[in-house]
Amino acid sequence: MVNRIRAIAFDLDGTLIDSVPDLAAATNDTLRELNLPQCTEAEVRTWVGNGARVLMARALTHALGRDVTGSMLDDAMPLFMRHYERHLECHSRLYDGVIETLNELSAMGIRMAIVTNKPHRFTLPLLRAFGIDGHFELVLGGDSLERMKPDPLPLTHILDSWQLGHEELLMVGDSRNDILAAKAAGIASFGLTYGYNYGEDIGLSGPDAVCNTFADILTRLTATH
Ligand SMILES: O=C(O)COP(=O)(O)O
Ligand SMILES: [Mg+2]
Repeated sequence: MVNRIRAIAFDLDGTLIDSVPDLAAATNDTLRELNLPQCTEAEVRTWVGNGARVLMARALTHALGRDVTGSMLDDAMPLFMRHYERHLECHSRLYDGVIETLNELSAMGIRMAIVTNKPHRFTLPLLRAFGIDGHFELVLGGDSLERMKPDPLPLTHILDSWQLGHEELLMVGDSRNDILAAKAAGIASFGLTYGYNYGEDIGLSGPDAVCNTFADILTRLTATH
């Protein structure tokens, strides 16, 4: 299925960028402001993947020891957004091989997009901070469309707007949401093992290929191209 790929939709957190150190710092600043106990970076690593609101819901539920109410979450969100804006790229880093591999894919004429569940307002600044924004023709955040991954909407949006056949678009990501969205959109997916995925093995979600490094994407693609 991957030998006709002309475009790739990349996940962001846990795929291109290890963003958990800054997400954890912003989460803890928010908890501190609410006089709640702190969490660990390892815990945050298992809470990332469904956007900022779900991350905060998981953090607050953990800190309170009971389900968080909708109104408490509503109150916490502006605090988190303010703190994350401040931290954004301070302790985050690009994964090994990202720059070289994106350069190579661009040189091959592959069109590239970002499909992340991260709020859109943080996505472009983060890509810019790491100097990789120029590779992406389209950047979709978790709040850019009506529904986010694992819903297929962001991927069907790319299929429609770039006039691609289902066999021409590939999703690359670290989480089951990426693989589920790809399957629901009827496109192929590669799963990365070094990301977050709630501590689960990405292979269990059934991607078309499992990659241990970002550069493996290229090996897998060119092997069948
Ligand atoms: O913000 C999140 O929860 C995860 O973002 P991602 O979709 O780029 O992994
Ligand atoms: Mg991810």
